Amino acid sequence: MAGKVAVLGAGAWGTALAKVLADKGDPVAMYCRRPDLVDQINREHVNGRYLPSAKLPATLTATVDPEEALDRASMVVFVAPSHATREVARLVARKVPTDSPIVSATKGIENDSLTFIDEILAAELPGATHRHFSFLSGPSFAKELAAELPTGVVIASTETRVREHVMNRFHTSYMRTYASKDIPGVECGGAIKNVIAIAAGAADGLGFGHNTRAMLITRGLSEMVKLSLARGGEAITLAGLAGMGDLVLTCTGELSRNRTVGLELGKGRKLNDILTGLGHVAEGVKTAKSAYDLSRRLGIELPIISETYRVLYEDKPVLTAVKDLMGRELTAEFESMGAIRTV
Ligand SMILES: NC(=O)C1=CN([C@@H]2O[C@H](COP(=O)(O)OP(=O)(O)OC[C@H]3O[C@@H](n4cnc5c(N)ncnc54)[C@H](O)[C@@H]3O)[C@@H](O)[C@H]2O)C=CC1
Ligand SMILES: O=C(CO)COP(=O)(O)O
Repeated sequence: MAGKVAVLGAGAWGTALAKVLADKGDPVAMYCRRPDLVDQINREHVNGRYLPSAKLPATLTATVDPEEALDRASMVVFVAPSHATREVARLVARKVPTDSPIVSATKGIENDSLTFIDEILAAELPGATHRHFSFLSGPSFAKELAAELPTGVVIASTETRVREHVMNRFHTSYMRTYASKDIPGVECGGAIKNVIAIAAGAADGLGFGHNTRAMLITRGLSEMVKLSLARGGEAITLAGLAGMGDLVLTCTGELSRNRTVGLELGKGRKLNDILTGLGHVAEGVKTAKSAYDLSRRLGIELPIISETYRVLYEDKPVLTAVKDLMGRELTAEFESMGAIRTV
């Protein structure tokens, strides 16, 4: 037993990770905004709104008071949606113990500021530096992890001691943890795969086949690599769990919320109606805008992300986006090959 953990966010993913940590024997206090849900978690040991299938250990408790969750916490896990991360960080800024490891399991890029989670936490938590941070990512549906189906994730941190500590705390008989030093790469993978999953879902909704899905996954990987390299990440990271692994899961798995958004768009439903009925966050919707804005700021071409952005934000018909993607000027598969010559 390594000591109490504070989990800030009580959605599907926060609850699944809190269960992993409690299964390891650590007491876990989860910060949850809704008093009715706090009550249900503490009395019935179930999160009926976000992860009803999981029976939670009695050592996992919930509280509406973030200070209570953080009191004497030996590790802090941020796992609210990306658009709420800054708000949560500001709320707890003075209470987060600066000598405890801080883990983020959120996947996304903030709108407008175009910042990733590491930049938000570094800006909002006084005294905390990248030395304290770890980023947990990889192919991991909350429902499957909560059912204790074998799962692998990556833990990225620049500090060996912090990385190994966090890897050990999350490692259970049903979840393996792998090490990475590449924070930008791991963050890019987790954020961008959600946008590509919307595109892959849309292709399925239009009735396209496996060829289309495989092309989207592979060319999506290429866009992910480009953005990651521009942020100082390493291409090889995206061949791993946080990149290709999560792309495959999210672009093919029926449990994916992002793929579901795309699927319904492909069938012709309106975005607002889809999001209203979803009941959970689909990070790819906001991340499509951030990634599109980033591509323009950095001067890099990200065609699938750009077309997904246009479908989501400019009402572009999905079929027109497909036509435009397929009709683009021919290019080399890898940019290092240089430009294509017309023969
Ligand atoms: N569900 C999954 O299978 C996985 C999710 N993730 C990532 O984890 C993050 C959270 O996702 P989920 O838990 O699945 O979302 P969810 O939609 O199931 O739940 C979101 C939770 O965040 C809370 N929340 C929203 N705004 C808040 C605020 N301002 N302050 C405090 N709490 C707030 C909601 O009340 C809710 O409890 C996302 O970035 C997602 O991409 C990562 C891996 C797997
Ligand atoms: O990040 C996830 C799996 O790794 C969850 O994906 P969705 O948010 O699309 O459900």
